[in-house]
Amino acid sequence: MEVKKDNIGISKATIARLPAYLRYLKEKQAKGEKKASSTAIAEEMHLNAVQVRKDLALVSSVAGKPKLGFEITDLIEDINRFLGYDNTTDAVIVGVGGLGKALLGYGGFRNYGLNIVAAFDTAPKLIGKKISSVTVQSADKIQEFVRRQNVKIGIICVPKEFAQSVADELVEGGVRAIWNFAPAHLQLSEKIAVKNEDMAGSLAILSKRLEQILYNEK
Ligand SMILES: NC(=O)c1ccc[n+]([C@@H]2O[C@H](COP(=O)([O-])OP(=O)(O)OC[C@H]3O[C@@H](n4cnc5c(N)ncnc54)[C@H](O)[C@@H]3O)[C@@H](O)[C@H]2O)c1
Repeated sequence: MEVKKDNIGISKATIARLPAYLRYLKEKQAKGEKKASSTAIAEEMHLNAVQVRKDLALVSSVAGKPKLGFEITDLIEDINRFLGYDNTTDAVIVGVGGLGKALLGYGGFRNYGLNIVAAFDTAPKLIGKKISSVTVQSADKIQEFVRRQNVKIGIICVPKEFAQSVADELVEGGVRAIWNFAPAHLQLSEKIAVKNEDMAGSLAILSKRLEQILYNEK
């Protein structure tokens, strides 16, 4: 069977599961383990074995052996390469309030190939302040900075009414992917990749499930 190494035919659900496989494999590697089978991965991660086998076959450069499974080191390398983590991408963050500060403070993004190189805000009290090793710059420098540094990812953490103008500014400077945390629908060209994050949506699903569980217990 031909192994697919590009994104064609790979579902968003598979891509979304890959970081979890990576975390699992790195934990096993840290414990000195050398091999992992899709059955064991499925069992320990509480996933469907067929799904795990299919996911790994899509990204792995070598076929896993039925019982022995995959070499952990090879599989980690394949997933890293597939997700582009072996090629760290610079990003800027716009809006350094509660959420922006939290994202800046999370060192783990580096392990996922994201390197936050600059932060911007309009609040005079924040400009010039160092937050998690990044100095906050004035928002009127966004375009010039991303163009000069060739930054391709922008993270939006501003109030929703400013999200569109910030997105336009980023795109004008050459940004091609936007990770948008503001609850705003951004109008952008199809050539710009946008991922909207919505914790309120996840919370709504959680509370609906809770309601159903409690209802069924009555
Ligand atoms: N996706 C989610 O699940 C989720 C969760 C929490 C917050 N949010 C959203 O994230 C955004 C930020 O939330 P927060 O709690 O950090 O808000 P906040 O008010 O604490 O911070 C917003 C920051 O943006 C700055 N800002 C305002 N206009 C700007 C502009 N034009 N350019 C640059 N900076 C600007 C402000 O000075 C402030 O520092 C909001 O839109 C909020 O609704 C989303």
